[in-house]
Amino acid sequence: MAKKFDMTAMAATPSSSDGERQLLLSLFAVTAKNCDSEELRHDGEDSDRKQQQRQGRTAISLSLPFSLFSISYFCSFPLLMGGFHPNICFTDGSAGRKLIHLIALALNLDEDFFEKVGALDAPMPFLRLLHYPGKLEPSGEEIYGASAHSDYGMITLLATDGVPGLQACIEFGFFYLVNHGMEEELFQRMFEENSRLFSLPMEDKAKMSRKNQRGYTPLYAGNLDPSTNSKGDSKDGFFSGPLEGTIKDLNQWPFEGKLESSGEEIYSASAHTDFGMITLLATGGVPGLQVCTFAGINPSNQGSGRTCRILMVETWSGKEMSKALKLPIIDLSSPDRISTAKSIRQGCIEFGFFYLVNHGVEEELFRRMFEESSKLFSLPLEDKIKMSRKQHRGYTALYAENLDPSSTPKGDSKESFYIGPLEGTIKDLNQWPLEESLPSWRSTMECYYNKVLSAGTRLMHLIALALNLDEDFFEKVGALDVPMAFLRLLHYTGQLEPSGEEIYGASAHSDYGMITLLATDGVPGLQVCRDKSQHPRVWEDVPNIKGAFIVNIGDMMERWTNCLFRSTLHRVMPTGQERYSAAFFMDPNSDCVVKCLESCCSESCPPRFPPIRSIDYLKERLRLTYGS
Ligand SMILES: O=C(O)CCC(=O)C(=O)O
Ligand SMILES: [Fe+2]
Repeated sequence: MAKKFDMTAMAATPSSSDGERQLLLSLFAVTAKNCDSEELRHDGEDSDRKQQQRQGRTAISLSLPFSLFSISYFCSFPLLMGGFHPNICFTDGSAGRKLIHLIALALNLDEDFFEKVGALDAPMPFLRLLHYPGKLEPSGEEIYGASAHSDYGMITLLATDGVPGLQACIEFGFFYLVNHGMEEELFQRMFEENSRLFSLPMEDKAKMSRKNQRGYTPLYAGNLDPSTNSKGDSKDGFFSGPLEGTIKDLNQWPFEGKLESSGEEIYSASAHTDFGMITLLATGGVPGLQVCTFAGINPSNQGSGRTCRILMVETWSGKEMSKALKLPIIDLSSPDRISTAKSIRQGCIEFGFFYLVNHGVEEELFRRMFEESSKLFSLPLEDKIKMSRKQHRGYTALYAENLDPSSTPKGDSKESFYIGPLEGTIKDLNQWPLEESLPSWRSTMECYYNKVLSAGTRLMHLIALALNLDEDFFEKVGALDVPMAFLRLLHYTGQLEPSGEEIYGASAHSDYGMITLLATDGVPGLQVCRDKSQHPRVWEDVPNIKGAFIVNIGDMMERWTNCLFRSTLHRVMPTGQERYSAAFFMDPNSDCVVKCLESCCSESCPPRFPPIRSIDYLKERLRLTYGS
C-alpha cells in the first residue's frame, strides 16, 4: 500500500499576496496514485468481473492529473468564477519543488541536484484535466478509461474526485503526500471549473482542439495501450501548458462567458493520472457530492448521473487521507494455534477486524453463492416481495433498513435476504425462492451456510484461546448449541440519488452479535471507523482479499470481553458501483447468557454491562433497526 509522506516541515507560506495565487497553492498534493492491492489482485481477472464492477458506475467524475515534466513551478488551473483565465492561480510550484528536493535526498544526491542539472530551468509542467463519462460499451467490449501505461516525465501530481478506477500493477513507485500546503478550497473550485469545462457543448470544446499539446481531446481520441484497447480510451481531456515565458501563449482557454453560471452540469468520470515518475493524487470529490462536504459548491451540481459520493468527506476535512487498513491475516489451518490466537487477540483489540484465510470455503463455492445471490436479486420485485422478511428471514427491499437514521433519513441503498438456522425446528421459518425459478439456489445457500458455520465454529475455538479461555469455552456456555447464525445476502445497486442526497449502502453501525464473517465480490466500499468518539470521524477502507473472509467482532462479544475486543463501527459507501456481499452473523444461542468474562474484568476494571440473554439483546437491537 502506498505510504504517506508528511510535508509539514517543508510547507511554505505562499509568497504572493494575490488571492488567486493563494488559491492555487492549495491545489496540489495529497496522494500519489492510489495503489490498491485489492485492485491489483483483480487485475488479471476475467473481464466479466470488471464489466460487472463497472455496471452501474454511472457517470461522473473528473480527474486532474498534473504532469510535471520538469518542475520549476506549477502551472495551475484558472479557477475563478469568471471562468478560465490564464493569469490566475499560478504558483511557484512550492509543493512540487519541495518534493523534488526530497526525492533528490532520497537518491543520496544534493537537495538541489535537479536544479543543478537544469531539470528545473525551463519548466514544462502540464495540467491535464480528465473526464471519464463512465459509459459502458453496448457491445460489451472492454474499453478502459485509460489503458495501461506509465507516465513519461518526472513526477505527476494527480487529483481525483474520489471515484475509484485507478490501478497500478506494482505496489511501489507511488505514495501519498500530505501537508503540502494546498487548501481544500482550491481543490474544490478546481473540480467545479473542471466539471463546467467538460459540460460545454461539443462544438465549443472542439474549437479548443488540442494543438501543441494544449487544449481539448475528445472521447476515444487517446489510446495509451493499443494492444488491449482498439477503440481508444473512454475519457476526454484538456491540457494546459506552462504559464510563463513565450510559450504561455500556446495555451487555449474557453471563452470567459462560457463558463460563468452553469453549476448545473452533471459529471461522471473516474479520476486518474498520468505521465511521470511519481503521481500525487488529491481527491477533491465530485462537485455534486462535494457540495455537502465543502462550503461553497452549489448543491444543484448534484445530478442524476453523479457517480460517487466520495469517502474523502470526513477524512479529508479531518486532514487525514483515507487509507486502507492493514488488518492481520489469520490462517485458520495453521498448526501453530497459540501464535494464531495471539494474532487474533491483537486484531480484535486493535481493530475489531481481521482477515481469515484457509478457512475451508472454496473459491468455487463463493463464486456459486454470488452467482445465485445475483439471480435472486434480479427476480422481479413482486416475486421478491412475496418473500418479505418475516421472523428475520427473507427479503428486505431497498431503503427498508436504516442502520443509522441520524445520517440517512431515507434508509440504506441496499436490498438483502436473510437465511436463518438450518437445524432444529426453527429451520422451517426460512423462506426460499421457488425451485422452478432458481433450481440450485437453496442447495447452494445451504452448502455455503454449513461451510461458513463450520469455519466460524473453528474460529470460535481460537477466539476462546485468544481470551485465555479453554478452547471449548463457548460450547460450554451454550453459545454454540444450535448457533443463531444468519446468512445475509446483500446487494448494493450502485445507483446514486438523483437528488444528490447522500445515501449510504450501509450506514454506520456495529454488528449486534458474536462474530461476522463477511465475503464480498471485491467491489470496494467497506470502511471502518476505529475511534467512534473522535470527531470528525476517520474512516479507513477495508480492501477485499480474494478468497478471505473479513471477520469482525460484534456487540455481544464486546460485552462478553468488557470492551477488550472491539465491536468497530463500519459502513458501506455508495461508490456508484454495483456490489454484492454476504455477511454471516454468528450469534450466541438464544438462551446463552452473555456475561462479562472473568478474564476481562478485575476490581479496577469492573464489568461495564449487566449479564443479558442473547435473544433479549438481539430482539431489542433488531426492533430498533427494523421497528419490529
Ligand atoms: O456489505 C458489506 O461489506 C458490509 C455489510 C455489513 O456490514 C452488514 O450487513 O452488517
Ligand atoms: Fe455490519
